Amino acid sequence: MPAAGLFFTFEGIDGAGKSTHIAALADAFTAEGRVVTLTREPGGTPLAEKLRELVLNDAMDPLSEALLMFAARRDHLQQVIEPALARGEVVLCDRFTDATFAYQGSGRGFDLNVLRQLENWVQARPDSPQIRQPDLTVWFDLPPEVAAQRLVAARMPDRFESQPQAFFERVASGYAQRMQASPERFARIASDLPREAVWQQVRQAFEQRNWLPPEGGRA
Ligand SMILES: Nc1ncnc2c1ncn2[C@@H]1O[C@H](COP(=O)(O)OP(=O)(O)O)[C@@H](O)[C@H]1O
Ligand SMILES: Cc1cn([C@H]2C[C@H](O)[C@@H](COP(=O)(O)OP(=O)(O)O)O2)c(=O)[nH]c1=O
Repeated sequence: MPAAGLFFTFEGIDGAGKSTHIAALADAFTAEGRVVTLTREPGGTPLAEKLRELVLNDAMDPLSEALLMFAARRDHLQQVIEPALARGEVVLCDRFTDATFAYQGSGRGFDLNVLRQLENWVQARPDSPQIRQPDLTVWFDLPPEVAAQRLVAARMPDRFESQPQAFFERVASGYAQRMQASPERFARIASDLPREAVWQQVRQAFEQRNWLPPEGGRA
């Protein structure tokens, strides 16, 4: 029987360390013989990448911002994520809907009920009464002041990364709320630690759920 598709998302405030560990996880699944689709939001398709450019660089009101995030997501789900899952692949997605709740909802203060409605529409599936949700969401939880220090050294800020620390405090609390609402879907990673210690937590989250074998445990 072909392997079932698996959908994993990675979340956290900007600079929390997602990119650093997604690549290592892709290698770990590839080593297990799985085909990995590595993708990101907003983006992941030609249309969604165009929307990403707009939403990361042009000023707009919070509803426009939320609608563009979900428009990009709809295209990404239909063109990339659902087909890859149907082929039995492992989809690793840098950010997904929890980011919209955290950034547009808690960060910008946009109505969470509207976001829930959009989530239900955009993630609806023709073959299931349940909406598409990640099998696991890895949340890199890092104090905003530490993330800011890491980013100063790393790269030029975009529209979100140039927000004040109070914005990221709200975003972080938005992630905490999403985890509280669906604890079984989340693995919280204490990210204010050296890279190797963060990686061990990430790896264990997948080993505990039998998606990866114990490291070094294979003949
Ligand atoms: N555990 C860590 N300790 C110190 N610096 C880190 C750690 N993890 C990542 N970094 C650095 O912090 C910056 C942001 O990491 P990155 O993986 O790009 O975050 P994100 O993708 O969540 O925005 C990068 O310069 C990265 O090298
Ligand atoms: C997916 C998503 C991202 N964002 C924001 C968070 C990030 O600041 C930005 C881009 O995310 P990201 O790809 O993580 O940026 P980078 O590669 O520079 O780390 O978009 C939202 O505000 N809402 C969303 O729904």
